[in-house]
Amino acid sequence: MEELKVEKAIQDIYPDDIAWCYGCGRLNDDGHHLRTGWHGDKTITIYTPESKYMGIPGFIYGGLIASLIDCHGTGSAALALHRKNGHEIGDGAEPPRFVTANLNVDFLKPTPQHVPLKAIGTVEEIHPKKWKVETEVYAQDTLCARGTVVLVVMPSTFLNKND
Ligand SMILES: CCCCCCCCCC(=O)SCCNC(=O)CCNC(=O)[C@H](O)C(C)(C)COP(=O)(O)OP(=O)(O)OC[C@H]1O[C@@H](n2cnc3c(N)ncnc32)[C@H](O)[C@@H]1OP(=O)(O)O
Repeated sequence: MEELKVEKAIQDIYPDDIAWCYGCGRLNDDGHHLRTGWHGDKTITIYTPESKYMGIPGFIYGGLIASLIDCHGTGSAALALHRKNGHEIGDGAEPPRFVTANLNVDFLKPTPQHVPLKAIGTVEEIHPKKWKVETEVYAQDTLCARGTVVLVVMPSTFLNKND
């Protein structure tokens, strides 16, 4: 499989007030720092989990795979709506914000530890407030999990709740 790198990620430009997500917030020192960018007309997140995220020794804990699919979905929807609004990462515009309404995961094969996981997403707009992202998670060339996330534009009630 070719070596891939996410050069420009939507999480790099989340404003500070929403950059704290345990999965993908760049400001959360304890988090996974998942980063999602365009990969042609698909989206991509690449992540190698640390050894402690094991389920059965040698294999990744399923909850972590769900987290990867969740944050990949949030980032993918933000990328897609940002582009629909006429913007790209780096043009100075603030990206849209999404929260997860629904997350479904099929664990297809055991996911091995110590290899980069590659989440590839296909984004579909259902209506301007609601998007769906289908994600496939590969370990090297093996399709290990497939997930669907429904994302809704974040209601303003989510802000200012961290005090
Ligand atoms: C913030 C961005 C930066 C940080 C990103 C990191 C985030 C990582 C991902 C997360 O962990 S987010 C945290 C986990 N998610 C939540 O806490 C969300 C909690 N749920 C809610 O706040 C509300 O239920 C939600 C905003 C998702 C929907 O509220 P409403 O149902 O009042 O919204 P609305 O009525 O406007 O519905 C919008 C659409 O979503 C649909 N919808 C709502 N819940 C759904 C659901 N569970 N499944 C499928 N569709 C759903 C709803 O039917 C509707 O579609 P239609 O207009 O086509 O009918």
